[in-house]
Amino acid sequence: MVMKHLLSIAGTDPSGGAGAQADLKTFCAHGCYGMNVITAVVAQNTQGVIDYMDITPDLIAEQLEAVFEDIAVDAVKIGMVSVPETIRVIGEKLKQYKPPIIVVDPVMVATSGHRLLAPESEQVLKTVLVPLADVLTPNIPEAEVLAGKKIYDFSDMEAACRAIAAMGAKAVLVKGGHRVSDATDILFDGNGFHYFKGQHIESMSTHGTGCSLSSAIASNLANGMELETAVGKAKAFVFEGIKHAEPIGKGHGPIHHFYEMYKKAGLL
Ligand SMILES: Nc1ncnc2c1ncn2[C@@H]1O[C@H](COP(=O)(O)OP(=O)(O)O)[C@@H](O)[C@H]1O
Ligand SMILES: Cc1ncc(COP(=O)(O)OP(=O)(O)O)c(N)n1
Repeated sequence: MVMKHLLSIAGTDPSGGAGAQADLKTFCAHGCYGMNVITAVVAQNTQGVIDYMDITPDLIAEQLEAVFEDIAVDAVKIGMVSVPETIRVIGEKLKQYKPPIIVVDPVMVATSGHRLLAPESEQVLKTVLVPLADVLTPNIPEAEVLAGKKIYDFSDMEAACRAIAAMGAKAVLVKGGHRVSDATDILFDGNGFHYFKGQHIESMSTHGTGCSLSSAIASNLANGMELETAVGKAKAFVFEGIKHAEPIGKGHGPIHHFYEMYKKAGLL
């Protein structure tokens, strides 16, 4: 099988659990060739975000050109985009190069509470990136911001899916990782809803779950899966990754991105 070429456009995590590092690990775990365009260099670890510096729009454009002019990109995953200029340059370049699959994780605030998206970027994200998304994967607080409405139950999650799809996203997955009762995610594919029933795991190994889920969806779609299967398998990948993670760091550690792969190889 020919390896699919996956590009992550995201910020960094030097502790390896979230952002560009989680994306690359996830692509590799799905048998894909992974690439990174960096939007921001973030000083963070399992305990939180300390600081970050945005990469200039010109350098982001040059990174994108370097990849797209050289390598056929089968799917793009977008994560932390930080400031309006970053969003605009990504939007321009994606319209120019037209990758066949775009998954957008509208990262706003890290679990530790640090903002990774400037407040003035919310509107730009809605108008520039949401319409380019084949799949948009907000968590509940992000879906509340995008849809402009509080979410308390499944019917609110469905309403948020519809409201965000009306902004131009082809499919919307509202993630329920913040629901301690069940961690159920809801997908709207433009026609109907699919429920991905979950089971909440009481665990400290949940850093980068959203990054890993969206990268797994992008990988599965690039590998030829239908949307519903791609999401279901991505959710199972994250679930197993949380369940089998080794404690790393003093705070919320990463999931085990290579559990299935190591198991198959007899390394566990
Ligand atoms: N403690 C958990 N137990 C089981 N599944 C979880 C847990 N935390 C997150 N998930 C799953 O991980 C994925 C990412 O969700 P979420 O944590 O809501 O996103 P984010 O990291 O963007 O906040 C979803 O499929 C969600 O259901
Ligand atoms: C660089 C960078 N991008 C995104 C995140 C947020 O990761 P996410 O998977 O949404 O969840 P938490 O790690 O916040 O639990 C990040 N921390 N850094």
